[in-house]
Amino acid sequence: MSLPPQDDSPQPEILSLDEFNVAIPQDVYDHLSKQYSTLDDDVDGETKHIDRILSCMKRSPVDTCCRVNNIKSSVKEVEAGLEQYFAESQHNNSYAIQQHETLTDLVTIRTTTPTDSDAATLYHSKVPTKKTCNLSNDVPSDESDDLFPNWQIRRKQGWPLTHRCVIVDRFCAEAVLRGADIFVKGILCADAGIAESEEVAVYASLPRSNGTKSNPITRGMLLQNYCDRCVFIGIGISQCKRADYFATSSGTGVVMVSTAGSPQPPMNGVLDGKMILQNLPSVVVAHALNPQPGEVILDMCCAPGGKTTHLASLMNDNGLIIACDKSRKKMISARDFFEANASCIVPLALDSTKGLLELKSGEEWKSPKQIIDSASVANDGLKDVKGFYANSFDCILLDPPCSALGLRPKLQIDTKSAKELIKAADYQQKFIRNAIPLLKVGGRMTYSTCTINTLENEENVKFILKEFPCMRLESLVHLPGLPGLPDKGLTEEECQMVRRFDPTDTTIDTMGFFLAKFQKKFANLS
Ligand SMILES: C[S@@+](CC[C@H](N)C(=O)[O-])C[C@H]1O[C@@H](n2cnc3c(N)ncnc32)[C@H](O)[C@@H]1O
Repeated sequence: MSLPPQDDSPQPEILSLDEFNVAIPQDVYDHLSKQYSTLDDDVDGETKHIDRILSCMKRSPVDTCCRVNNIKSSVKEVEAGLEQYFAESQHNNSYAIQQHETLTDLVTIRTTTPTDSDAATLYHSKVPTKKTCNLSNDVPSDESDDLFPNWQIRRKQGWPLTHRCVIVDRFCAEAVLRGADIFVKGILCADAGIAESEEVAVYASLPRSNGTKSNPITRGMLLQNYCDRCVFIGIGISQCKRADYFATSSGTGVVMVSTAGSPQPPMNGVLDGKMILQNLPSVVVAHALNPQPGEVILDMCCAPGGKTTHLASLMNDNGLIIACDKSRKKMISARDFFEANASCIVPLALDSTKGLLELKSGEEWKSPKQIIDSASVANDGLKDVKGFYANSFDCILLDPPCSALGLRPKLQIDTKSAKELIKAADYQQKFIRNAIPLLKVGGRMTYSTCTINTLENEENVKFILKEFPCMRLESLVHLPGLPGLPDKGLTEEECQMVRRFDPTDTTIDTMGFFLAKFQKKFANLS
């Protein structure tokens, strides 16, 4: 039996999702706060727009979005498949399944019985916090006495007496908030004695809010030794006994029955091939590019490949899509995903900041198809291609790496400093400089990011229009989304043409995202 902690020993900080605020470095906060100051206004007691964005970040958007693969299925078939899946599933929730009004290949699922999140919130409200517990009067029931002989210590720390607890890492927790169950490799520590089929309370482990370092977490350690910050994310049923969580690295450890935040249906592997889970703004991108059958398209940063397969679906799998990513490993798994969904996609491991080939004197210009057809094949099966010549593509989809500050749910911000936000925008300009020469005259290009940092969004659109007079902005006003932010270098008219998605938007509850579309009007770049 472990000794009770001394009074000055570090104590865990245990929070509900409502109480929890996503931690953000001060200079990143100041940088974003300034960018969004034109939207500051008193809404629900919060005056700063950035604070409203941060409070939305920790929750999933309310709808789960399924984009139908027209090559293998239809909206009707997917809707029927989803109805059947939910009718047969063990989960007690009901769901509203609906085709999106504008994005006709998108089907949304909304949980209509918010019992899950209610149950999770109610549960947490019954867990005594250190502030509310009164050790002398607060005697546990016989049942919890059996569960926890050392219940005073446990209660003092703020852990529940009704359930044994499991603590998962932040990535696992974010997946759980999106509807996933818990794989054993996401479990960091747990109470002693958890049995198979036992109901457990699940918490996400996060760094302490005051930045102090606590004891390092060793996987498999006992809950009583945990002293970081943790957030309650739901209730689940353990699929094995405690020891098995840490004895293997694969398999499901806990199946969730109620999750804090917006309840999401578990969708792993559902209607594979017929539909693909994507966030709503990601679905808008391919619609904005509007690829036509027979066109030659370059997706410069494609992995894991959701937007690439959407392009193939909109083209009825007819044409050529060259899908690149710098990461070979990602491309190998993207290739399998592409093969399962379409046949017009050629996967390449390529650095897209360097993919523009110079035509040397006496050398003959080759089309992308000629380059692909004559390329050798590496041992891993990917074609060996260094790049393409200028004026090669009808369309380019540019979805470069970004600061990802729009992803939801997000329990932790990985951006360490405002400098990183500036660097991200500079790196994106390298992709832009390579992309524009590759586009044919008359060709279209979309530029998108999943961040709320305006340097990577409106200000990079301004960069394109200023540095490349051959590029004209095309209006996306017919598609869902908000206009661009004012005072970020775009005219009022240009703001109306781009699409910005804001996590605080009450009409479209979705991730932070940005999208612009251009057409190349003449060959001369400057
Ligand atoms: C935002 S993600 C792309 C998501 C993808 N478009 C989709 O919808 O599934 C950015 C990708 O850029 C890739 N990347 C980073 N640097 C790159 C480079 N120099 N060339 C090509 N890809 C790069 C990353 O590996 C990452 O997969």
